[in-house]
Amino acid sequence: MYEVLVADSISNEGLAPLLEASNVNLTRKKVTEVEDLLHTYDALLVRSATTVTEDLLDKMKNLKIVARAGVGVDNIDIEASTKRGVVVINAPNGNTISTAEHTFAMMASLVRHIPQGNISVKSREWNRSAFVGTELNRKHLGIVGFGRIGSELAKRAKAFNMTVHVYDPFLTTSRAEKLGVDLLSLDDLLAVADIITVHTPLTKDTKGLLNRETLAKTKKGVYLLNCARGGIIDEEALAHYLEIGHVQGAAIDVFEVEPPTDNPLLNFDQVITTPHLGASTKEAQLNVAEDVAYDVLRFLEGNPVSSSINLPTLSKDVFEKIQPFTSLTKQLGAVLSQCMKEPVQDISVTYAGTVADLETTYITRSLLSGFLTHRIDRSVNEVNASMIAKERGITFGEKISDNTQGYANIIEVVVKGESRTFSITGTYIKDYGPRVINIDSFDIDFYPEGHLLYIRHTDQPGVIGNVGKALGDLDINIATMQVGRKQKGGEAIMMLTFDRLIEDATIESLKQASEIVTIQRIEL
Ligand SMILES: NC(=O)C1=CN([C@@H]2O[C@H](COP(=O)(O)OP(=O)(O)OC[C@H]3O[C@@H](n4cnc5c(N)ncnc54)[C@H](O)[C@@H]3O)[C@@H](O)[C@H]2O)C=CC1
Ligand SMILES: O=C(O)C(=O)COP(=O)(O)O
Repeated sequence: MYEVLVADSISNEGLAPLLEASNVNLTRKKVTEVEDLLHTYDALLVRSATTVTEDLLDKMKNLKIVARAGVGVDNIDIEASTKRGVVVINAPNGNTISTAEHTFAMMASLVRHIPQGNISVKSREWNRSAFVGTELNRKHLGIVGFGRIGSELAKRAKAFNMTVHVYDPFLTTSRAEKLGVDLLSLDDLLAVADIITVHTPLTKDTKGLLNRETLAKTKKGVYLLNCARGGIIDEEALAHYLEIGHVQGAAIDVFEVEPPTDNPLLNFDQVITTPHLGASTKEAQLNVAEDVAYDVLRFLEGNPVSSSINLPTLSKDVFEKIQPFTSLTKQLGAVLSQCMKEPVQDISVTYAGTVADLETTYITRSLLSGFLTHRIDRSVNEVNASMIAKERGITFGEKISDNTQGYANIIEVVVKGESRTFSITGTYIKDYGPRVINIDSFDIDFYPEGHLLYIRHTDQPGVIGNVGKALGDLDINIATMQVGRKQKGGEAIMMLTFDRLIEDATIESLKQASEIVTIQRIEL
């Protein structure tokens, strides 16, 4: 049974896939209400109210996935989640329209003083001259951050005959042209726009993007909107420019601290606000809840997620295709890690044949996770493997080759240590499964699973028999035995598999024979 904690207000109807799943036990409680049970949950679902800190992740020892029913993941410590191998997903598409519509509504309200007019009338005033507004028609709108929401907003602004200028360092000129907007530098946008609205994520680059210095470049009388994240427009700087009358008004849906209490922006009549309502529509909430509910269920049942922040996103079809190879590389990594006892500096993987056309970065992550699992005492998986490898100073890289050595596919891994290198080559044969076909330059053929002994010895008569007899005398049954050598009378190898773990004492006694060079136990 999977334990799922829904910590924020998420649509019940949208959660139906999880509520109806017979293998899921869903709890709807705030994190603070289940302090004692935090270690039991497999999945955590949040919106923007819950902050997923490193401390919370430490308490949630069993956590495998954090799902954000919405877009912004700035309330989730992604690095800490990744370090712990916790997948973070979001629902990037479900609330785009609602947020674009809300921004548009805020913009229209702002320039026509609708909230102020409303308050005035309800105060039994009839002060029409105090609320003379401005048309949107023929005004210049500057959109900072031209992704899903920014581009939906642009369509609506164009329908109101506005000229749309955008600033987005990741937007190509051809896409801007196709969408009928004017792509500018930030400075040029600030200089030309009558109304500026931000639609970037909150990152270290966008925090305070509009600050005292950049806001000074705007037109006198400019209107500003923030329906993205508190802090993209620096609140103190905005308050300053409102105070001196440079900024004519602002519409704010999001705040640096939510709910805002002593926020200076709340003191201005020309600032209109909403309590982070961009995504608060029935439609958006149903969409995002459904998106994450399906994704969490898929993930818990071992399937790929459709929108991950810290894992490459794979379709079900691609995931199924790569699965045999991810299992193979996990095993290859585990064999390598146990055979190569010294610190490792570099891991290099070469893919050839059918596997080379697949999502090899994911397959390499599985290799690293198989390798690192045997070296460190924390859980390693495809989410955190590359980060842990980097932390430990292990470089890694991939190559594609067309030398398949006669197989449909092969994966060769070379590990470089301080004093030597070690290599392993595997293949996946349809209907037969994974095979290791070369180990440390010895051709061999074994199935990488179970309890193994990797023995290096001199190629001379009687060695195989002696090993068999020694094990037989100890009542140890050899399940399979593969041998390989490079040349007659030179060094040779044996790969033995057993039905149970072989004790240290047995290995020590086998090592006594002079023809045995090394023995390595491998547990897969
Ligand atoms: N008020 C609310 O309830 C909601 C707020 N949001 C906020 O809106 C943000 C944007 O959402 P989407 O449009 O769906 O995201 P998106 O990822 O589709 O678009 C973000 C755009 O910002 C651009 N960008 C990134 N760094 C930038 C920089 N330094 N300068 C300029 N542009 C930059 C990106 O290239 C991208 O095109 C979210 O990250 C979230 O924080 C989203 C939904 C609801
Ligand atoms: O999706 C987003 O990024 C939002 O800001 C929406 O936030 P919410 O889910 O309404 O708390």
